Amino acid sequence: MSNDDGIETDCTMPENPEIRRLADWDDERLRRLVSEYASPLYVLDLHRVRENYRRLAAAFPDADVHYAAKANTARPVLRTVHSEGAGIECASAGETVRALDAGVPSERVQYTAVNPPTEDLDIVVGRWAEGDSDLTITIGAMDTLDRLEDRGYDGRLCVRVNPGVGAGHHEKVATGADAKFGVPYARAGEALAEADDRGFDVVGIHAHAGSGISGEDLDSHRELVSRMGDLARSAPVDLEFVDVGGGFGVPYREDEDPLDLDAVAEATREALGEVDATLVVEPGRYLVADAGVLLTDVNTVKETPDGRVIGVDAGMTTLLRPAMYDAYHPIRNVAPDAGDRPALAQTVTGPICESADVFCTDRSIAECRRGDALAIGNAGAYGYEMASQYNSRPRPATVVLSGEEEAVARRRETIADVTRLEREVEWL
Ligand SMILES: Cc1ncc(COP(=O)(O)O)c(C=O)c1O
Ligand SMILES: N[C@@H](CCCC[NH3+])C(=O)O
Repeated sequence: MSNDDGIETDCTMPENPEIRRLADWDDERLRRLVSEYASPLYVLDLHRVRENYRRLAAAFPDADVHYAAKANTARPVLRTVHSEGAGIECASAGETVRALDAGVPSERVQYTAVNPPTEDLDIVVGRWAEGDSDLTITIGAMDTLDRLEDRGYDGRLCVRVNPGVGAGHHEKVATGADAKFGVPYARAGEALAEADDRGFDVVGIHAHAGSGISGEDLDSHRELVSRMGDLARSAPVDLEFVDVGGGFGVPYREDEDPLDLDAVAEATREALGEVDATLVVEPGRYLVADAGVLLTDVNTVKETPDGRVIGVDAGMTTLLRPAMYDAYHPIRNVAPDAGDRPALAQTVTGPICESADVFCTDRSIAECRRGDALAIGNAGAYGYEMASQYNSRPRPATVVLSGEEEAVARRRETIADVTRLEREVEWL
């Protein structure tokens, strides 16, 4: 079955497990993919994205789901979640353009403006004026209204509120109590009234606590949602939606349990109370994290006084999360005979000239030898998106899968791509 865009919508896999562990991937296929498309390589299973979407949508049957594109902006991902029914939440003009150009209609696109650069407003308002007239702009500061007015924008507007409640897997990803994000809660009613008076089409309120919320963060989530419910009931304008953000966490460690989504959904409904507006949730990571694997070749093995150090060709420029948040990602040796080798304490490091370029330290992994491929799990969210060209390293390719189908969704960069912006400085 396919929808109007010719996108496959029939998900035939009968089971819908809440977790896809790294060990559930087919090692033989991963080995073949990395030898065919070269290393390092992101692999993304669109079928798994669909499963994740369906599980989440089933837990929140009355809610509208807006996929937070920042987790993974690959066009097939945007199309897949849109074909399942998701709107797209965009953090920049670039993401907004990606969503619209992927064929997502403007009424399903929401641009969340955080300290919006001039170019972002020019581009997004430009698209709105040129026909994408049903997109929604979410403001997080009152002076963004002036800047929108200056550009003639009087379209759909949402006000992001700072709920004063933060949560997440690391202090660097808690946004809910960070003054940078949103209009202070106490001034939100005023902000809505002012936006309405000034002629904007005020349609919603928004808040987001942070990213990687676990069961332990449920009280913070409840508090945020309850505040948003109160605000919706006292709002000086009729609202179409109340967006309580995303942030739903996924298990990264092999022994971690999945988030109890039904408990989160129930807490959300209870805390929100009766509101005359649609609940919106805005997940990114939950939909794509375990749909992605990063494959990387072992090129160096050395025994050192500090232990066995393995060098691979992916680094912090390929997957930044371990270096930035000390994030744990499962790692598996997918060599054909890995199961027969001893598990050794090994430190896996990349090729970047930074001592933070480490994927794991003294981790028990089947003995790595030069030429093996390692799979790094849960790499579908904030993996490729946070990749950089530091050390003039080209970014890797992304191959998408769906059942037996596979295709390159993003080609590998070359050194020519990395250097193509250089200009001759004539006076040198
Ligand atoms: C405004 C907003 N919405 C949604 C998300 C999605 O978060 P996650 O990928 O944790 O679901 C984020 C990221 O933290 C965000 O900043
Ligand atoms: N980049 C973060 C999530 C931040 C989400 C954006 N506010 C991570 O990898 O966990």
